[in-house]
Amino acid sequence: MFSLGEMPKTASTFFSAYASFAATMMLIRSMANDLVPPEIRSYIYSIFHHLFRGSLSSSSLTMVFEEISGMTRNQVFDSAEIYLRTKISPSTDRLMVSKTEKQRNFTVMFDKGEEISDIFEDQKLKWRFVYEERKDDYCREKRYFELRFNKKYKEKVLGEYLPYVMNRAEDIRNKEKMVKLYNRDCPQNFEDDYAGDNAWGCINLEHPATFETLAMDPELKKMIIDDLDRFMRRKEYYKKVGKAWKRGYLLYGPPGTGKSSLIAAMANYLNFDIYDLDLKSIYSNSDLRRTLLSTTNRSILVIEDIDCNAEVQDRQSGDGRQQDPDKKLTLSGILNTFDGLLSSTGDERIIVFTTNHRDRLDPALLRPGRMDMHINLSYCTVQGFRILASNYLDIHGEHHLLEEIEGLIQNTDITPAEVAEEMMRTDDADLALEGLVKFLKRKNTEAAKLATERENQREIECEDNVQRLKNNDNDEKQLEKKSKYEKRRWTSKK
Ligand SMILES: Nc1ncnc2c1ncn2[C@@H]1O[C@H](COP(=O)(O)OP(=O)(O)OP(=O)(O)O)[C@@H](O)[C@H]1O
Ligand SMILES: [Mg+2]
Repeated sequence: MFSLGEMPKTASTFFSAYASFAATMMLIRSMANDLVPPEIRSYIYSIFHHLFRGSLSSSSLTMVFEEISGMTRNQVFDSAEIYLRTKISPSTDRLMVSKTEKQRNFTVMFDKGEEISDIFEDQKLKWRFVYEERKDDYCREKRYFELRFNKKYKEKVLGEYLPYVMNRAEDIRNKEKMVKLYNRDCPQNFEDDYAGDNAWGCINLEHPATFETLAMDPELKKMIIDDLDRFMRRKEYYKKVGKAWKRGYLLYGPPGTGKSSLIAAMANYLNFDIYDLDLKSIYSNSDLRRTLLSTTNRSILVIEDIDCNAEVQDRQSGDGRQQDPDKKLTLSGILNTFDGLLSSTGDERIIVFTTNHRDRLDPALLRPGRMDMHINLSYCTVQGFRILASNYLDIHGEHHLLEEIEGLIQNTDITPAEVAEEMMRTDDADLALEGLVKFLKRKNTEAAKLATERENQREIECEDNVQRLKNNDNDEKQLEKKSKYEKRRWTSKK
């Protein structure tokens, strides 16, 4: 046996050292199996293991990444665990497989003791996953990774390789992540960080909408996707020009035209969580500030039906009530808070406002530069209908009713939601399309009837006005007559 400092110089010393190491290990194992308790056995084994390995390859350095560092999880351990999943090779003998309720896919991990090789810029590195059972009261297990490599690459490993591992893990995490929908009405999820009074509850976003399934003008769809892609690419650009890395979208259009579906499609596309903020649950700008502070990066903050919140409507046309400015929730307050918050803490943030009535909004929101993109979700178009027909009925451009339907759709205000509902009524595509034709015709007739009624109403109102003017005229003449009569009486009395 030799100590850590005494390194064997020749091949014969090396082989004799290795032979004595192997023999000692075998001896310990065979003798100790029955006599020594397992904890002590594993302790002795690890001492010998380190002693001999250290002496045989002193040119290598081993870094250890324990699962828990102090009181918190060690980010390097977590990242290594994810990153090393991509290194599973056909030579791997044992794998651990798990899946929690919230995970979309299986987690596949190396079993304890398995060694994994990696190459980074021509340098070989070896990872080993170690799992030690403990019998003390505080911690029942200790899990860590060992990373072994040539000593001279220590700086490179710390400065380049480990950051690379962490970035790769972050990418994988984002790809695998289940998109979450946060809402202040949801019961709080205690697995997430506690965020005080403003804690958001969350559920997994099960909304299936994607850009493929969205029925909207293909050019507009492409424009939105390109805009999102550009936004995601521009981290450095935003930093350079000193702007918060965020993007704002205003979605407007009648109910059922796909505003909420578009938000879900954006979240699914970017793998961003959604924070659905109901303004009615916020009482002041300071309340809003606290709530926004508890949202995370890589998320979409959604404020639906912005026009329905009294304070957020046109501030010029208010009822004159005097309010404490800090207590009043204003649109500019929302935008300023969001911008201010992001310039200090936020990254990769999207804010989306939706409204059914763009004309009712505060001009402050519509001013250029406030929201980056205004997106009009309109009634169903022919192209939109084709996408729905393909999604819902598997019809791809060939059906005897398509021409008739497309003609009707061009002249009818029908929402994609209404079209979708008709298509879902039956599994039989022919019946569904026949139903849609009837529905479109009925809508057309109703619209025509409504137009006639409105026209009649307008005529009646016109006639009423004419009559009122005539009556006013008569009233004035009567008054004039009366005053003349009074005047005459007065002069004759005199
Ligand atoms: N453009 C669309 N493409 C595909 N499906 C759509 C579209 N618009 C609506 N739908 C269907 O109609 C349902 C309701 O649409 P959605 O909730 O997105 O409308 P909305 O514009 O947000 O309405 P509201 O103004 O009432 O909030 C969706 O779940 C979806 O099934
Ligand atoms: Mg909606």
